[in-house]
Amino acid sequence: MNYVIGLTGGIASGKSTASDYIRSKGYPVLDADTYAKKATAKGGPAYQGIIDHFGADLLQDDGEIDRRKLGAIVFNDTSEREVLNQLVHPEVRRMMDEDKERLAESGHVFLDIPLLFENGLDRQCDLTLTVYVDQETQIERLMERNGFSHSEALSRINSQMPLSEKRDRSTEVLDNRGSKDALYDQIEDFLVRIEK
Ligand SMILES: CC(C)(COP(=O)(O)OP(=O)(O)OC[C@H]1O[C@@H](n2cnc3c(N)ncnc32)[C@H](O)[C@@H]1O)[C@@H](O)C(=O)NCCC(=O)NCCS
Ligand SMILES: Nc1ncnc2c1ncn2[C@@H]1O[C@H](COP(=O)(O)OP(=O)(O)OP(=O)(O)O)[C@@H](O)[C@H]1O
Repeated sequence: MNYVIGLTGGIASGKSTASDYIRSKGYPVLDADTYAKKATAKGGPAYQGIIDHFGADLLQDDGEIDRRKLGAIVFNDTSEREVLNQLVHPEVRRMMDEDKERLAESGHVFLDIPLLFENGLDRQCDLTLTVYVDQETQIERLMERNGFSHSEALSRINSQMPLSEKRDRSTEVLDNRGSKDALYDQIEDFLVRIEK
């Protein structure tokens, strides 16, 4: 059987680290963040709607949306985040579904979707895989990777379903509190199991 596997986690919990490893083993991984970047890029299907709502102040000199500015708005205001979600998510879903249908014909497909449970997309997956870390580690890694202050990191974390809830709802859990190698070992075990 070919599985559609939803890979999720919290911000900076290690989804991309897991995805990169899974890709290196030859499996296709579709990344919702990449589709969202396409949808919001200049000329993308959500671009004009974002400018109409949030204003042209958001634009950089090259006409692209300043993601840090938009992030500062939406990660501190639930209703503004909801507006952005409604502009971007249908486009992401449409593009991703097309690619998923095509790839699922020839083997397992992984969908890396940060908001998998928030948006009920777990229902379209045969298995769900959550990359879990404790909140202290998550904040540390997020601050380090993005150069965020503690409060910037926390506002992003608080924009998502608690990671412990995702872990509990998931059919499989990858514990990423240890080293990257420890994460890769767990992925290896999982890949062996789905090939059986
Ligand atoms: C607000 C934006 C411009 C900030 O861009 P930035 O480059 O700083 O972050 P990036 O896109 O790399 O996202 C990083 C992480 O933030 C989290 N995140 C992003 N958007 C959201 C959201 N709407 N709600 C909760 N968490 C989110 C995810 O864990 C994601 O992996 C951007 O995240 C965006 O356009 N978000 C709306 C689209 C979306 O929901 N994307 C997430 C998956 S579809
Ligand atoms: N086990 C680990 N040990 C140390 N650092 C790690 C580990 N796993 C991931 N990291 C680092 O933590 C940061 C976040 O990881 P990653 O980018 O994979 O998370 P993500 O869940 O994809 O984030 P986002 O939600 O923002 O897309 C990166 O800088 C990554 O190199």
